[in-house]
Amino acid sequence: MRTSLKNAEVTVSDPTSPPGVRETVEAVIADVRSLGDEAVRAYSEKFDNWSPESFRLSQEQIDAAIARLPEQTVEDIKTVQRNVERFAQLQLQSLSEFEAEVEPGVILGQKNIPIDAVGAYVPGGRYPLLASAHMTIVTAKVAGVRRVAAATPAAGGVIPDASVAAMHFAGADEIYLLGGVQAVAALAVGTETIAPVDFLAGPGNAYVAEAKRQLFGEVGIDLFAGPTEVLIVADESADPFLVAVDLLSQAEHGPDSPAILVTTSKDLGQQVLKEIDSQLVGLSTRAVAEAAWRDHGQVILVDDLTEAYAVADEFASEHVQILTKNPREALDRMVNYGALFLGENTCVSFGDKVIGTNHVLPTRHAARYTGGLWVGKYIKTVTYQEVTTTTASAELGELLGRAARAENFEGHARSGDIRAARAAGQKPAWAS
Ligand SMILES: NC(=O)c1ccc[n+]([C@@H]2O[C@H](COP(=O)([O-])OP(=O)(O)OC[C@H]3O[C@@H](n4cnc5c(N)ncnc54)[C@H](O)[C@@H]3O)[C@@H](O)[C@H]2O)c1
Ligand SMILES: N[C@H](CO)Cc1c[nH]c[nH+]1
Ligand SMILES: [Zn+2]
Repeated sequence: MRTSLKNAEVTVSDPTSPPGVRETVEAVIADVRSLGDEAVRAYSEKFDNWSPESFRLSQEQIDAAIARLPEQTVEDIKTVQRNVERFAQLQLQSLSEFEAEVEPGVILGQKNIPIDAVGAYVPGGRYPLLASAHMTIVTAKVAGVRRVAAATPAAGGVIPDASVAAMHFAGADEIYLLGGVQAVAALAVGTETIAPVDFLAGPGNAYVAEAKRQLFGEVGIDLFAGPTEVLIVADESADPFLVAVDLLSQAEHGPDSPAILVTTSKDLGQQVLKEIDSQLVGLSTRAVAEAAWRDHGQVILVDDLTEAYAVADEFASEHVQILTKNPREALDRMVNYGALFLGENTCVSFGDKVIGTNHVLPTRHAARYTGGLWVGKYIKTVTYQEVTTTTASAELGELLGRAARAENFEGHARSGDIRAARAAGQKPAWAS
């Protein structure tokens, strides 16, 4: 039986955007579609107070941004990008192509073709999320994407040097200092100065996520990667101090970020509540984390770990951290999560920033039907067929004639009839 030690009013299961987001996004996309660069500039001024001569950075501007960074930052960006690249390369190896002769004379095959042009969004409203550049751009390049146009906001009119460097070193072909709906809309529909892409990738706030949702169909999107979520499953062996630190690590993303503890131990739950209160005091991002914890934080007490895994699966949280005596057990017991973090030696922030797995992950229940961004999202798995003998063609033709007529598809049936008749050196009855 589950009970609550702390229950917020709004939970992660709320599938709708905050009020007004949908309408705002619709209006911005419509204006970018009809007015192009003029609308992009007007909305950039309105939402970001940013209206440079050109939104696209020149090579000189990129070099200047890199030069302003400490050497260690540049080194760290390169190290993390190698980690992301290594993992993406491993994923690439799991994508197989094949060709098989399934019947004599019938050859079927599967090929993997990279998407041609991708728009990579790197968030930057609250924090310059340069790590998202590694995740979206490095992975696209490992997949073989030819053109990556990357965008990030210049929040408060400040050029985010580290994000620019990360986008550049990740291999972006074009870098735009542009944020929010106007950025993803411009990339998707194209403007006088920005060529349209085929696919949008990257995380973002509720506006960015909603914009991708509305543009889906016109372009492909990676997944619904909105405001960050964390859920921790813990038993009595967990350290309350560490649990509190890890919950707050994600709550600081934004006031709409849920942080949930599911535990079998009432004592642990109560200690975590106290720890969070005391740790919030010294946190520089306190205002945001406190609001997130107040409005979206939960501590749920369950009878045993079986129930804990079931509750966690119901939430289908973006990140699930397992702090129990036997964390690996969750690999067999859980099915709905964006990424799983096993044991106290790891943490969600490793995945966010350094370890090499992708941090662009499903939110708001999307983990029920998708995993996170990976090399395969940038690749179209297509099929082909070749029938190399007239005998095989005739057999399939006869089968097609019957199968299509069962559905009243006379035109389709005739394509089959013709193949069957050709093999016998004849014309179909309907052709004479
Ligand atoms: N799910 C994931 O994989 C994942 C990964 C990283 C980050 N995130 C999330 O990304 C988000 C980043 O958010 P952010 O806000 O810091 O940066 P952001 O870049 O996503 O959004 C900033 C932009 O939002 C637009 N905007 C802000 N207020 C607006 C309004 N009232 N109307 C219209 N547009 C408006 C502005 O144009 C601004 O440039 C966080 O919620 C974080 O949790 C998710
Ligand atoms: N927690 C985010 C994924 O939802 C990723 C991130 C990047 N930087 C900090 N955090
Ligand atoms: Zn994070």
